Amino acid sequence: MATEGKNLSQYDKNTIPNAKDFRFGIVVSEWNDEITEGLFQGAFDAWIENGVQKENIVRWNVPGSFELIYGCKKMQESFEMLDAIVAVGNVIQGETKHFDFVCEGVTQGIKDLNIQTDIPVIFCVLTDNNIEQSRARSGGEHGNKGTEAAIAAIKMAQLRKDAKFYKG
Ligand SMILES: Nc1c(NC[C@H](O)[C@H](O)[C@H](O)CO)[nH]c(=O)[nH]c1=O
Ligand SMILES: CC(=O)[C@@H](O)COP(=O)(O)O
Repeated sequence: MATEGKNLSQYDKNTIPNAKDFRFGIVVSEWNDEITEGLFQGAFDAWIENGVQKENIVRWNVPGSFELIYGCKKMQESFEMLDAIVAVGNVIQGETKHFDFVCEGVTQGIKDLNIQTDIPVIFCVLTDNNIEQSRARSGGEHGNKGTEAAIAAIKMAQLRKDAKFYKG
């Protein structure tokens, strides 16, 4: 089902692990900040609604989505106690193929971080044809992908915690 048929902000609170002791990082791209600030707010609000303490949320900004890779990597190195990190960006198609390379680069880079490092990095990057699609997915008619990403971060933090328990 595409986003068209669902609301990104809707989730079943009964399926969300207790998040009161989790610590989260969030790296926010400054490109298209009208959109990325909306995504950040969606994530922040979802964390607070699910019991995360404000002092357990660390935010860094980077210039553009391509820098999310390095920003998340350095945040992992700087804050080893984090339980998950959300990477927030918005890439909008322009006149050239640059969109393709930025989207592919940030996608592969964040994928690599999830393979090569221990702290989960959640992909909260909108890759849209136009600003209208971005607005619809950052608090508009299709909900907020930041909310979806924050919930994913809670679930992955719990999965990581459980894995450590079972590993002993
Ligand atoms: N066009 C968009 C960009 N481009 C900038 C790159 O992300 C990067 O900052 C630059 O190439 C320098 O390395 N970034 C976005 O996040 N969104 C765009 O639409
Ligand atoms: C994703 C981009 O970098 C893009 O918005 C830049 O626009 P253009 O392709 O017109 O240079």
